[in-house]
Amino acid sequence: MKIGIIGLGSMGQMLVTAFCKSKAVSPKDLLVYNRTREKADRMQETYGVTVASSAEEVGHSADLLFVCTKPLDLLPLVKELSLPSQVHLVSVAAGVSIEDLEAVHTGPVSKVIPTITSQELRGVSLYTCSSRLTGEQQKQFASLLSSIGTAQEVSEQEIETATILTSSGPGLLAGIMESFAQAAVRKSPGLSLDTARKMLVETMLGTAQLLQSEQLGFDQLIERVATKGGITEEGLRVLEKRLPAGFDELFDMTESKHALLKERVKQQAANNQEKGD
Ligand SMILES: NC(=O)c1ccc[n+]([C@@H]2O[C@H](COP(=O)([O-])OP(=O)(O)OC[C@H]3O[C@@H](n4cnc5c(N)ncnc54)[C@H](OP(=O)(O)O)[C@@H]3O)[C@@H](O)[C@H]2O)c1
Ligand code: PRO
Repeated sequence: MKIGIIGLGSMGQMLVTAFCKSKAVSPKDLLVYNRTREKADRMQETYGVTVASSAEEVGHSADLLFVCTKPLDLLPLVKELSLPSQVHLVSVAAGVSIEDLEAVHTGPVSKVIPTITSQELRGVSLYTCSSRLTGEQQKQFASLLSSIGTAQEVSEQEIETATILTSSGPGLLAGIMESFAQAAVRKSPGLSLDTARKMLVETMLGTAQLLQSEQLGFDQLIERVATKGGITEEGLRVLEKRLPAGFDELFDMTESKHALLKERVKQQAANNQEKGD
């Protein structure tokens, strides 16, 4: 099966890396294209994938086509490609729905929200497929996504909230860790920021491994760490007081941004229809 990837920014490059690293896809079956040629050339040098000379070439040669542009660049590009109806089109764009995709392509379409951590073959790829996919296509697609981490099918109603956990998650966790490290340095200026960051990275890795290998729940891990009447309990009390409101606000704000993006995507599609495209 030929896999095409258009757009080699953060997500396109992650997919090339993850497919090659996992050996789920042979580089000779990967055809890529990016608006700025250098990024595609780098992928060719590193992994031996084929660089196409246009997006059309990718769209018309691939069986499975990942379009990894920003949300507002996606629908006009796909429309322009006039894809053959047998191509399985996959969008990774937040805010672009299955309905939007079905309006610009007559064949099977899916939506995936990948995660940067798939570069390490870990993390969760969220996906939802249109009813135009056969059962076999769905199975093959889920299996491909499973090769670069955990593939989790979700409804479009749930995908936005889940996106914040799995896809924004690595960035949000990095933001939390940076704030944690900076607070440590404010408290103990003798500790360098670099040392504090390294301590936290190692602590995150160990925590994740422990949760997974011991099959501990978060609450069980807390119990193991927070000695009764000890120090951690005090820290947890602060978190319990401050974090729920912060996370509620985070979900409210990201929900609003998703809504704005979806509205812009719909508006763009409506404008194109008016122009008779
Ligand atoms: N970043 C994440 O963690 C993440 C996670 C889940 C979903 N997503 C979704 O993934 C999509 C891409 O995000 P990103 O972070 O990878 O963005 P990005 O780094 O800005 O990458 C977008 C890429 O698309 C290329 N591009 C734009 N128009 C093109 C065209 N007509 N033909 C070929 N290539 C074109 C750009 O080329 P240039 O080099 O010329 O700019 C750029 O390399 C977004 O829709 C986003 O919602 C991102
Ligand atoms: N990165 C994309 C964004 O921030 C989608 C989720 C993760 O818009």
